[in-house]
Amino acid sequence: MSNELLKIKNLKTSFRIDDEYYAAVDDVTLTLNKNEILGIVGESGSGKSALAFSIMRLHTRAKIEGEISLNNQNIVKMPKSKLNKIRGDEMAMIFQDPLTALNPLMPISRQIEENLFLHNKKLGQQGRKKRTIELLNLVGIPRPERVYEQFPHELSGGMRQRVIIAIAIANDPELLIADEPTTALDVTIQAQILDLIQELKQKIHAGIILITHDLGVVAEMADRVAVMYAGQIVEIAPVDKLFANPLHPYTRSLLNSVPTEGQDRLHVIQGVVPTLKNLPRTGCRFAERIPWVDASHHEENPDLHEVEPGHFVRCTCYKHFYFPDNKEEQENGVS
Ligand SMILES: Nc1ncnc2c1ncn2[C@@H]1O[C@H](COP(=O)(O)OP(=O)(O)OP(=O)(O)O)[C@@H](O)[C@H]1O
Repeated sequence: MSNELLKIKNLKTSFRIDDEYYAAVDDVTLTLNKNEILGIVGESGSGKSALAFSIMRLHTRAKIEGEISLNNQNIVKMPKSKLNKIRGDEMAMIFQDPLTALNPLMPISRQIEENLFLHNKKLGQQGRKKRTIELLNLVGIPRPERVYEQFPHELSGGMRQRVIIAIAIANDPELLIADEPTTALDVTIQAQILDLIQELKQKIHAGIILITHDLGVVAEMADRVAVMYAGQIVEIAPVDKLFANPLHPYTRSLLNSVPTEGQDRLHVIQGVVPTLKNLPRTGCRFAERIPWVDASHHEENPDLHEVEPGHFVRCTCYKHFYFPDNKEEQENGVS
């Protein structure tokens, strides 16, 4: 039996700006297995959230092309009524900011029970209460009976994020998308929430997409990592391979911007992801940030190449890339 949960093929998500469509996600192809955490990393504006929102079909005005299938059901073509059935049930999302994701006027109990009610009409009032307390326990909330009665403002940021997670997992989703789930939290709480997500993978066996700009988080949590730049996946690999042998110039730049022990200097590539309207649409999208790499080394239509099993990198420029301030690499040449 296949272990594949989610399959995305040639996904293109475009937003309309001044009467024209611009793709924020372009030619994304990936799969996610059951019981797997796929980390998605990239700078702000690289298209991570646009990808997550496309999978959940939460964009109201975007044009979505290509294929997204969850358990062999095509999400791109799915009618609203069916989508409403599977969102919050088969697939769920944990959002960045626990304060805006909760309704300040509703007690915690109702916010969780509403999700149970929507997807499991057979569960009576007592059943819903029992399950809600069970969920609060599962996400590590002490004294769940008390929190059950409380309102969001009565809880700390970390507790609110646990409630968000309880809502997301209420109906045992098979796919869980966590979009920067710890950005709004302080460091110690961040670690607890990440531990919780890791634990949940074991308990509910969900496939998890973890979006973050924090490479330390993916190193710790993910089984595989996809690196996004300017709407495209530029490298995807099992986590140990990506960290041991990063290939794409952008991946290397991201990794080099994180200080590590014994490294005397950081080789950093200047610049930022261009805005959506100004994204390069042809050739290697990263070329303009590495002008010292000869144009002939970039592919005209850069594709993902499998360099070792499960390790894919886009464009052949990685073979000729070096950091200009890294004399050693420059002198020895890169193969
Ligand atoms: N609704 C929208 N309308 C127009 N442009 C949008 C919309 N949503 C996102 N974009 C643009 O699409 C690009 C990708 O944005 P996205 O939010 O997916 O990036 P991200 O990698 O998730 O960034 P961050 O880490 O800051 O959340 C950006 O240029 C952004 O401005």
